[in-house]
Amino acid sequence: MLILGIAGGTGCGKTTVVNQIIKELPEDEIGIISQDSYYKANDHLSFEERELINFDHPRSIDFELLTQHLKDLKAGKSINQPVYSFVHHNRTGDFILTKPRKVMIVEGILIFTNPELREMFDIKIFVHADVDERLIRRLRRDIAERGRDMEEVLARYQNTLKPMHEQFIEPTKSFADIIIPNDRYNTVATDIVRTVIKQTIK
Ligand SMILES: Nc1ncnc2c1ncn2[C@@H]1O[C@H](COP(=O)(O)OP(=O)(O)O)[C@@H](O)[C@H]1O
Ligand SMILES: Nc1ccn([C@@H]2O[C@H](COP(=O)(O)O)[C@@H](O)[C@H]2O)c(=O)n1
Repeated sequence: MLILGIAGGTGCGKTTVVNQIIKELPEDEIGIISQDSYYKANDHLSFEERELINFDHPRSIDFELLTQHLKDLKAGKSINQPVYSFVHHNRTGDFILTKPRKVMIVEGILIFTNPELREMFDIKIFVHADVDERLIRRLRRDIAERGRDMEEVLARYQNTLKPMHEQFIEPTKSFADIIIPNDRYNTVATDIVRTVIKQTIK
């Protein structure tokens, strides 16, 4: 099994890059795990309390479960990947059955901050986009798809997102084997990664 880790700040285009990479690859050879699925369950908190959580700090992620799931997949076992709701700031209680594949891609802002998880990646990719570009994309996406308004996104940006990015996410760029510039759509980079994957699955 080849395991790729794709990290980078919010809005840099991780999900978009993953979708570009897997395009044209056989569906039954590739599996995807999103770090977002592993935000800790917070059933014991009210919605108002959950809204106040710092979701850009590594402690918000259940790395133990994420690492265990990746180990299970490596051992040939299927896993139940939790489904997360950005609207409710909580797990939904549903799961996606994720089968082991020749290539597994794990994507998320904080995946290189955890040493045990980081060690499991055969290839580490960091997607870079400038901070103003990321903020613009995040505003558009979170308002359109994640039930937020401009005030929410900007307050979160100032209070947690920017400081956590500087403290935890940007420094993990140094662990990357490949840095993909993604201020513009970068099909050259995604074609190269796809070529590497094709060699593994042929
Ligand atoms: N290179 C790009 N140019 C313009 N918009 C982009 C680019 N890459 C991604 N986007 C858009 O930016 C938003 C955030 O991208 P997404 O892939 O969800 O980022 P991430 O998973 O890193 O948070 C999405 O609406 C996506 O369509
Ligand atoms: N309930 C939540 C959980 C997370 N976030 C934000 O999501 C960002 C990470 O996801 P990307 O797809 O953008 O990589 C992260 O910056 C958290 O602030 C949230 O807003 N609400």
